Amino acid sequence: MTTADALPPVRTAGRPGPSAFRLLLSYVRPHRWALLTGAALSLLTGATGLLLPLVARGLIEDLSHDRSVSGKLLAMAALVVTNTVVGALGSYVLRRTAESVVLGARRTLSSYLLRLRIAAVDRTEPGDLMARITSDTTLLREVTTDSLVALGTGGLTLVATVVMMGVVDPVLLGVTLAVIAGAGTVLGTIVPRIHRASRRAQDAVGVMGASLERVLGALRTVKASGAEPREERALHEAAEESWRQSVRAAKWSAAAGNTAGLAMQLAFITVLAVGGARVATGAIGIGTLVAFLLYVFYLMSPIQQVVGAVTQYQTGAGALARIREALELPAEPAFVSVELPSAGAEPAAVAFTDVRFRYADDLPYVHHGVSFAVPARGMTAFVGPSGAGKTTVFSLIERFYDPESGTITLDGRPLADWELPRLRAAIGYVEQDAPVLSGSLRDNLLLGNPEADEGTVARVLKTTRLDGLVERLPQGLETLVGHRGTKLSGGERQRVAIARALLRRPRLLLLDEATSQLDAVNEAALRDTVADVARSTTVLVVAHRLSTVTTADRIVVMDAGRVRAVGTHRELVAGDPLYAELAATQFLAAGH
Ligand SMILES: Nc1ncnc2c1ncn2[C@@H]1O[C@H](COP(=O)(O)OP(=O)(O)OP(=O)(O)O)[C@@H](O)[C@H]1O
Repeated sequence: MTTADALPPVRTAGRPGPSAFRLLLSYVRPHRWALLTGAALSLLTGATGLLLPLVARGLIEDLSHDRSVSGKLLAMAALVVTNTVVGALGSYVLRRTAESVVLGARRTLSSYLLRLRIAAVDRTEPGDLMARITSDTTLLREVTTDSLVALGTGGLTLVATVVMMGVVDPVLLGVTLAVIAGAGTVLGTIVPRIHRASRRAQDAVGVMGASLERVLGALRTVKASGAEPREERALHEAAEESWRQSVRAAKWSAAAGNTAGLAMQLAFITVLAVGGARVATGAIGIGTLVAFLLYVFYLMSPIQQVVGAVTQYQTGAGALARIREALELPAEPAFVSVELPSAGAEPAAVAFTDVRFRYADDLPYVHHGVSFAVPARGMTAFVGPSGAGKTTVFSLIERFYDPESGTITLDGRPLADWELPRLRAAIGYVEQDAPVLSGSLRDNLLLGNPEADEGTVARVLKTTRLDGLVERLPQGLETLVGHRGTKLSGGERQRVAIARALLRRPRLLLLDEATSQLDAVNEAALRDTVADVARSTTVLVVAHRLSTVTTADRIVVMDAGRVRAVGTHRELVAGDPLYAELAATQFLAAGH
């Protein structure tokens, strides 16, 4: 565990770093030809539009000289049609490219977020991460088309016009550029403000996503606690903050646009004054001045375009920075699919040697040198007071986290030497709160082994006593279980989670027992199931029930991040005072 696992600080100030732009380019690069085609079509549309007045002038001249105009009429019709078709095609190509850029960003981000290390997820708000995939990526659409294309086409026209102005009169060009440079300085102070405001607006959208996820994830508790008004306030505040910051960004964008407009008018007047003086002294002719003024006039549109592109980019840059932050979170290596263990695979042995671990550098140690060895096959129960570090043992075996020191081995090989997917393929893991995902019962069962055949599924359903439930449900395995399985009872959820883990044919089964989720009949059934599984697999159970503990082959007693004792129920009742006390209060008081 290092500080690298922590979320990078949220940057809300300053200009976007160059890497935000590089990130944008990496999304745009695969579509560069489509983007160039779109830009070329846009330029062509502009050019056909510019040609039309010329042909119209010719047509009028022909008419006044009584010449045939059919050729010109045809040319005009062709230009109008070309203009429309090319225009439509150009905007379609650009829009499609922009959507493809968004798609690319969403694909990269969603794949990355699935690979995030659990330690990184612990420090983030899932709702905020969700907003980064859904809302922030949407902003890339405008950046790609409006901003990049306008920067390209506007920039090109701008350079061409400036070159022409230099040819006509370098002195007047100098005057024009001086005025534009002045405006550029003003814009230099405005542009970062747009970036800051849009960044804050997007952060507020993230906060909203996090609040929504928090509320919807526990809506029953929120309602039961009468907390709706307070949660509503938090949601509204985030929405209003986003509004405030977006309005601020709009204000600065408007200021930037008008600064550019003002600069052009100033340039026009200055050129008129300086040019007029030059005409008076005879340095240039009146024709040159008129031509130059026309160019100043032509300069207006590309300058507005470029300024618009830059301000537009700032909005997207806020989103890009948020996307980049998500992509900087520590992640696991890219997925590779591996085969699950075959039906008769050997069970796995597990050993911890002097493992020290804490969840973060600023948190106390949870494991202070944990050591134990579990042979292949059989059932090992972990018991101990709440917070002793039992669940953490499982998290370390799954490599959700890595220990600070000490070694953990599976089959005698350190976990670090295992390819992560292979390690996890060997393990079946049932979390304490037995999460069930929304979707059908079948989706949930097959989550860890989509290839399991009907016969195996039926067998596992029987062992976990889910067969009765499936028969009762009108849609059987296709029944939708609701968000987090809310349509199932707590005990059913737990059995679904166990069935799911068993379908993976694990060589090591980690079962984090939830307390009091099962009734007596199902508890006895589960005990038989686990005992049965333990004959062919290594089973580790965080135990809260006497039934689990008494039938275990060995019990590891943990206390305050250390292993106190290892033995059978009988040995420990006699030899370990803490265990004897736990057994007396926790287990026996529970009515066993
Ligand atoms: N993701 C986490 N981040 C920070 N601290 C954590 C995290 N998970 C657990 N802890 C802390 O680690 C300690 C040990 O937790 P653990 O879940 O391993 O205990 P346990 O023995 O399984 O307890 P219980 O019997 O109540 O489930 C606790 O003090 C807990 O607050």
